[in-house]
Amino acid sequence: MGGAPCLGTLSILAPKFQAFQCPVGFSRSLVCFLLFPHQSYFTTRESNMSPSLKRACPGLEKRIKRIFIEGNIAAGKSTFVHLLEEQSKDWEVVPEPIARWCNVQTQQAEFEELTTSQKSGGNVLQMMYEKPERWAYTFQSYACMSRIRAQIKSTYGKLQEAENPVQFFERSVYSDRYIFASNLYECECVNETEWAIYQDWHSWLHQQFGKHIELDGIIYLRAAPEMCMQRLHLRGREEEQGIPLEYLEKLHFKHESWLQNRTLKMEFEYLNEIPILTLDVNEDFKGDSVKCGDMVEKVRSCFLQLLHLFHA
Ligand SMILES: Nc1ncnc2c1ncn2[C@@H]1O[C@H](COP(=O)(O)OP(=O)(O)OP(=O)(O)O)[C@@H](O)[C@H]1O
Ligand SMILES: Nc1nc(=O)c2ncn([C@H]3C[C@H](O)[C@@H](CO)O3)c2[nH]1
Repeated sequence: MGGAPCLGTLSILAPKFQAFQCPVGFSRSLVCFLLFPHQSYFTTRESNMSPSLKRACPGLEKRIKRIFIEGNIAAGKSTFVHLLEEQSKDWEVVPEPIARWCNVQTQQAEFEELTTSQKSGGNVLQMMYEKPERWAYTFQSYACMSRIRAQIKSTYGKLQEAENPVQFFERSVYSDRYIFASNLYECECVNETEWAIYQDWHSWLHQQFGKHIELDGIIYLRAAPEMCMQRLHLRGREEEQGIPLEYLEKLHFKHESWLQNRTLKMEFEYLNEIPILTLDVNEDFKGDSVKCGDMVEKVRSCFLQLLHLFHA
C-alpha cells in the first residue's frame, strides 16, 4: 500500500474541481484562512452544487453534518468512532447494526426491534460467511435495510442543542452495494438475477430515502489487509474466524478504487464531489494519547474546511 504512514490527506478529486490533496495534520484550514481570508478554500459553483451542499446553504435550517466512516473489516472503525465520540458533545456515533445481524441482544430496545425469526435465533452474518452462495443475497438485503433504518431512526435526538452537530455513521448503503454486494456478485455468490434485483431496489430505496441517507463527507480508515486480518483474529468475533486473507484483499482493492483512486463508477453522482479524509490506521494508536490527539485534530481540521465550504 502506498502513502506515508499516518499521513492524513483530505482529497477532493471531483472532475469539476481542481484536483486537491495535501496533508491535514498541520491545521491546514487555519493556514488557508490566513492566506485567503476572503476566499472559499474550495471552489464550487451554484449550478454544480451537490444535494448535500444545497441542503447546507446559509438561510436553511441548521443541519447536522453526516460523516461516514469507511474501511475494511476490522480496520478499526468502531475503535476510532468511540474515540471521536468522547471528544465533543456535538459529535454522535451511529454504529453498524451488527447486533441485529448476529442476534446479539445488547439492550432491551435493540431486542424489541428484532423480527420474530431473529428472536428465535437467526444469525444471518454467520449464515452468510458459512454458505455465501445461499445467504449472500439475503444478508445484503437485510444489511442494507437495517442500515437505512438505523440512519433514519438516529436523526437529531441528542444533537438538538449542538452548535455544530455531526453524526458519524459506521459504513453506508454505498459500501453495502459497491464494496460488499458487488464483490459477492463478482465471486458468483450472488447470481445475475439477484444482482439485478438488488441494484434495482437499492436505487429505488435511495431515491425514496435520499434526503436521510446522503452524506457530507467520508473518513476512510486505510489499513493493509494483513493488518485487518491480524485485528480480526485479535477481536475474535466467532462468525469471522474463517475469513481468508484473499477476501480482505478483494475488499481492500474495492475500497482503494472507490476512496483512494476515485475510479469506481457509481450511480450516485453527488458522491464524486464528496470530500474524503484518508487516515492511515496501520499503526496502533490505542492507548497512545499523542497519536489519538493527532488523529482527532485531523478530523477537526477537516470539519473546519467543510464548514468553510458550506458557508461560503
Ligand atoms: N489502531 C489500532 N491499533 C491496534 N489495534 C486496533 C486498532 N484499531 C482497532 N484495533 C483492534 O482491532 C480489532 C478490530 O477493531 P474494530 O472492532 O474497531 O474494527 P472495525 O473496523 O469496527 O470492524 P468491522 O469492520 O467488523 O466493523 C479490535 O480488537 C480493536 O481493539
Ligand atoms: N457481506 C457483507 N455485506 C455488507 O454490507 C456488510 N457490512 C458489514 N459486513 C460484515 C463485515 C464484518 O464481518 C461484520 C461487521 O462489520 O459485518 C458486511 N458483509
